[in-house]
Amino acid sequence: MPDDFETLIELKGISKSFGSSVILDNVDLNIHKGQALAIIGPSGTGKSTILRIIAGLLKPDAGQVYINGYKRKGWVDDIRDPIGIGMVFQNAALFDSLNVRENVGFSLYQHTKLSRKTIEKLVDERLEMVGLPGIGDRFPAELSGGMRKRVSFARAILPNPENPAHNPEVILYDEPTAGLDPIASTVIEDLIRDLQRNGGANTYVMVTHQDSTIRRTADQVIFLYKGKIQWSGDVDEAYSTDNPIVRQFFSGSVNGPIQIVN
Ligand SMILES: Nc1ncnc2c1ncn2[C@@H]1O[C@H](COP(=O)(O)OP(=O)(O)OP(=O)(O)O)[C@@H](O)[C@H]1O
Repeated sequence: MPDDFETLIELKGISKSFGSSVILDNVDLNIHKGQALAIIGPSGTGKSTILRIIAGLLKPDAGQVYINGYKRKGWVDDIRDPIGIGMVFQNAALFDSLNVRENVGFSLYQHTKLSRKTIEKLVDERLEMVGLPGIGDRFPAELSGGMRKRVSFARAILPNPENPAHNPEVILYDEPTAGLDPIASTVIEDLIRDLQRNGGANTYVMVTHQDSTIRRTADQVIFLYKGKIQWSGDVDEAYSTDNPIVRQFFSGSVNGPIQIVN
């Protein structure tokens, strides 16, 4: 990664424990503008925990988070980040009682004085960007799993004209293809790259276990295990490295340095 890349998010010395389990142990991580980064590693190693810390949903026990060079002070309900960070959750997390348009526009309806018409226009533009034009009046129960995922993408990339500093600049994807069949996964993977190209979600961090999603949506990879970043590099190198932890992970072997948790 060249030195002159613009850093949007910097984690410095981040540690997090739950009870007596140390999940993240003094982790440093930089996310650069335009970067497509995948965080991989065995189940339960803290990948989602890192995403939640970046999103400001979880406070680390130690360390600092810098967003566009500013040290984050408030947490959860009191975040004043200088750029927006959108999150796509593992399950689409849509409200069943709201239609698609109301789901996607939820934060603007709740937190801005924008007119209904303005919000509907913004929402419809985003629905178009995720390949779902004209479905704003439908309800989540009427959609396939892949469509619900795409609706949640539209929600994550929704801009806020009342406060452009909150326009999503970095998107955090938590296992966006989990539970989808291979073809539906391809649709989502293509969409992630399309959104990167057309400016919907130019910079992103992806947590995934799925091989096709790693290969098709990541440029760089970090491998997390035992609270530490054990390996990082370009996606092609991830599949050719001699690192025994990474090798074992991709081979699926039960023999190797990764301890098996039953
Ligand atoms: N709020 C919480 N309270 C207690 N333990 C938690 C909490 N959140 C996460 N954990 C634990 O921390 C560990 C890391 O969880 P996390 O979800 O970050 O892992 P992960 O690498 O994303 O796993 P997976 O690949 O299975 O999704 C797990 O053992 C989990 O049970």
